Amino acid sequence: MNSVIIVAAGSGKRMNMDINKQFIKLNKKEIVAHTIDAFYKNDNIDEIIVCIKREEEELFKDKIINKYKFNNIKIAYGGKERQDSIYNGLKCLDNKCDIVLIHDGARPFVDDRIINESIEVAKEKRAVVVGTPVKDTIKVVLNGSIKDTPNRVNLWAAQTPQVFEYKLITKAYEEAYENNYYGTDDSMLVENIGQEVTMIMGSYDNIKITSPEDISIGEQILRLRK
Ligand SMILES: Nc1ccn([C@@H]2O[C@H](COP(=O)(O)OP(=O)(O)OP(=O)(O)O)[C@@H](O)[C@H]2O)c(=O)n1
Ligand SMILES: C[C@](O)(CO)[C@H](O)COP(=O)(O)O
Repeated sequence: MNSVIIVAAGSGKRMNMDINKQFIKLNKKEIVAHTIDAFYKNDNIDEIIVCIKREEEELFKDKIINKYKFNNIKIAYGGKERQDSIYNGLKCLDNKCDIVLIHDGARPFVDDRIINESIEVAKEKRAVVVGTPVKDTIKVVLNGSIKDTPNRVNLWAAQTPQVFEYKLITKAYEEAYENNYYGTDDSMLVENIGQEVTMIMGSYDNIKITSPEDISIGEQILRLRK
């Protein structure tokens, strides 16, 4: 059983708008609806859990689930941090779940190739991150001065979905909370318990809608897909 946890319970501070960025429309459809649709239409996804803000439950049911007829979707409530939202989602998974995909609701351009390949590799390797080789030279900066320039050949930008064997990700989360360990992605928690994680190619289209300039980039991605 392949289950996806879509996290959409953030505050969207960097978007600096008075609505949750998940409900911003790209090409007349809400960002989170684009994201859910990608998994809802994928034949390899058996269970969908969406983590939302408790106070947005009615809005989400009305404007997303009922409007787009996303039947059989489960709802979990978000937490203070992204990791807390995912932990709440993990607790809602069907006990027959084998593979867990964890995906940002703010990444609406995920496609079938990424979903299918990440599931296939996770079944063999137990842990997979989707990403892209960085194009810029990356600098490590402390107090305004450059301390290091890692070799670009080895640098990838992590995206989502991040995909794991169910037992592995639940163990990683349990150990993270036992040690009050917080990561900016799920792979960090799995790396932290010594498990090798495989990186596979995502897409430069698979952007996270984070700040205002990403809206026009997202609309252009949709235009080019038509
Ligand atoms: N407590 C949180 C924080 C984030 N997220 C989700 O995690 C994804 C990636 O997080 P990010 O892009 O940082 O979203 P926000 O946290 O909402 O943005 P910001 O950091 O600008 O407030 C988003 O789909 C967001 O909704 C979540 O479900 N619960
Ligand atoms: C998980 C992630 O999308 C990988 O790049 C990223 O770390 C999320 O960061 P955010 O600050 O919670 O958006």
